[in-house]
Amino acid sequence: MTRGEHTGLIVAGGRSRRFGNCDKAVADLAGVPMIRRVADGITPMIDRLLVNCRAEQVSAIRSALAGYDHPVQFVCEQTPDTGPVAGVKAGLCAIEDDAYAFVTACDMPLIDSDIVAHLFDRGRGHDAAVPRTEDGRIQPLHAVYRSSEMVAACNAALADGQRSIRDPVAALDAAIVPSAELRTYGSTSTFENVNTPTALQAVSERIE
Ligand SMILES: Nc1nc2c(ncn2[C@@H]2O[C@H](COP(=O)(O)OP(=O)(O)OP(=O)(O)O)[C@@H](O)[C@H]2O)c(=O)[nH]1
Repeated sequence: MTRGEHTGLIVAGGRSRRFGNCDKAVADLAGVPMIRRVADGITPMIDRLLVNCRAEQVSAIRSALAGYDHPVQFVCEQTPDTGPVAGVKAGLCAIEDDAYAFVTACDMPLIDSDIVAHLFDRGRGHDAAVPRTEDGRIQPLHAVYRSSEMVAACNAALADGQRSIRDPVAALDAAIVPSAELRTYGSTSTFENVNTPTALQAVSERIE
């Protein structure tokens, strides 16, 4: 596939409560803000980056992403704290209807671009390509979506009062990609997310 023809979307509008209410998106991970590691991890696969967050987060995240290889656009929701479904929807509304985007979270600093590349490949002809990890869970915040279909699914989920990002995925024609398949393309550390200071310290010790 041609590299660098897609959008990346990082949702970062959560409150980081398990992290102690200081924004994990910009937490220092071995000298680099966590969201910068996420962005750098997907650089080869995208040609622009969208960040969905609250307005008051923009300044710190903009600093964390200074000098990034691609244009960065912030998409702030009018009503914060409406959950990741609303965040994903807001971000995907900012891109073209038929475009594919890789959607991820601000707390996945070990993202492997080769796995992202494979998800873009697997999404072709579908509404989405969503990994399923060994614990049997799908990973909707490490997945590729066709924007129009995912926006419609998010709208339907929100109208039904559904808050889990797994809910809109259930309504899509999604290629579910098992981790055994993804492991042949890259490291499944790509799915690790950092929710607590202890997890941050553990990842930091591994990569330093
Ligand atoms: N836009 C938006 N993003 C959210 C919202 N809640 C969570 N997210 C994002 O969704 C991703 C996964 O959420 P969590 O890991 O639970 O993050 P969190 O809500 O900040 O963390 P906790 O408060 O500890 O649960 C993270 O990238 C969050 O920033 C929200 O209300 N709005």
